[in-house]
Amino acid sequence: MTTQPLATPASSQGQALGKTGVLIVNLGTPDSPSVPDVRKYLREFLMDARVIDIPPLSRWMLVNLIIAPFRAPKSAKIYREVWTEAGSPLKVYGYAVEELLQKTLGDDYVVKLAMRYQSPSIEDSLMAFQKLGLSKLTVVPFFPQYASATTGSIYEEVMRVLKSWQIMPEMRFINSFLDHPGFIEGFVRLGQKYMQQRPYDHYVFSYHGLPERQIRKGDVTGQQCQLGSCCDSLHARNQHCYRAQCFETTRRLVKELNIPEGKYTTCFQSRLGKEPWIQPYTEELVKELPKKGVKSVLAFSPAFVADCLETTIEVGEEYKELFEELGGEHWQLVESLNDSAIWVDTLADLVQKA
Ligand SMILES: C=CC1=C(C)c2cc3[nH]c(cc4nc(cc5[nH]c(cc1n2)c(C)c5CCC(=O)O)C(CCC(=O)O)=C4C)c(C)c3C=C
Ligand SMILES: [Fe+2]
Ligand SMILES: [Fe+2]
Repeated sequence: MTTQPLATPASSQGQALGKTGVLIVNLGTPDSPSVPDVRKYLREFLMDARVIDIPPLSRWMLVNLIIAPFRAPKSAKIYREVWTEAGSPLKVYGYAVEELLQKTLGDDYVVKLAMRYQSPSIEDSLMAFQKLGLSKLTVVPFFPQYASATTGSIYEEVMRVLKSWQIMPEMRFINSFLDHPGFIEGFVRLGQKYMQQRPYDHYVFSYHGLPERQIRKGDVTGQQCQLGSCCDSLHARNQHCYRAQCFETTRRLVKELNIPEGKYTTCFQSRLGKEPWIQPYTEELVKELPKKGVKSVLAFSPAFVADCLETTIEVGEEYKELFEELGGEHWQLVESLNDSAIWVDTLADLVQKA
């Protein structure tokens, strides 16, 4: 009997036989800025047990009897302010990035946008992938810092859909990318554009907030997180702490932007309800700055990669109004990465190295 030399399969040489699916996922947005559509969106979003992490009956009552009915008309009004002819900015930028990333990655990849809530759903986008017989699937949540309420929730939904598949492709999840040089450089370039135009007294780095409870639940050691100086460095024990990752993002940005100590603050916006969220709160900082003689502020929102309600309206308009009412003179929001070439190249790099 003659033995044939064993051929190494193409897949183990790094050459996949089929394509790699790339699922880019952002939070979600209502289908239209009408009150019923905003209410539908808020219900789906806030009924997620990773977003409002309280017992199911209490969550149902809070969302359906209090938050959705009262917040929907107010939110719908704000959504109407940011809505464009092509739709919600979060979705418009999402589709633009989908197209540009597809061009950058080429024919070995298929890129699809999904939203964690509302449309296009993760389930529909994955079902479209299933028919293609992918070799590999890479999921890229559009959140630079890990949080159970965002990245964690996206993983859970992807795994829920995939669990019934007969064939599971090779899988990759991008957990966070605050340390990617392209992500940092993207915000640095945007910031420098404003810093070259005029000097600023203070620089604000405002991130989306989270209930403190959610940070504590993520402290698997039970000893790491006191929600204070424990977030001053990022290391093995707190590597998934959202608050620590936000402080690390600021450190990387201020280093590249040459902003001196004492001239910047990391803070957290969008608190909902009465329980404590991670601090310092952006609103409190905005009230304090004019008292300290700060007249001009450049504000970054590096928890978001696309402009949305949280950036354009909350940081760009509401905090600006508050600052100016209290004696501040100039408040400038740095826009997000949106569909910039550096952001698309960063995504391509994350996917190719995954
Ligand atoms: C308990 C509530 C919320 C948690 C926890 C939360 C975490 C969280 N969210 C984002 C990113 C975004 N949130 C956006 C909007 C938004 N977030 C909440 C509540 C929680 N978020 C609400 C009620 C809303 C709706 C806004 C409103 O009604 O005023 C958005 C913007 C969506 C858009 O513009 O279309 C983003 C993006 C992160 C990163 C995060 C945890 C780290
Ligand atoms: Fe949010
Ligand atoms: Fe911490």
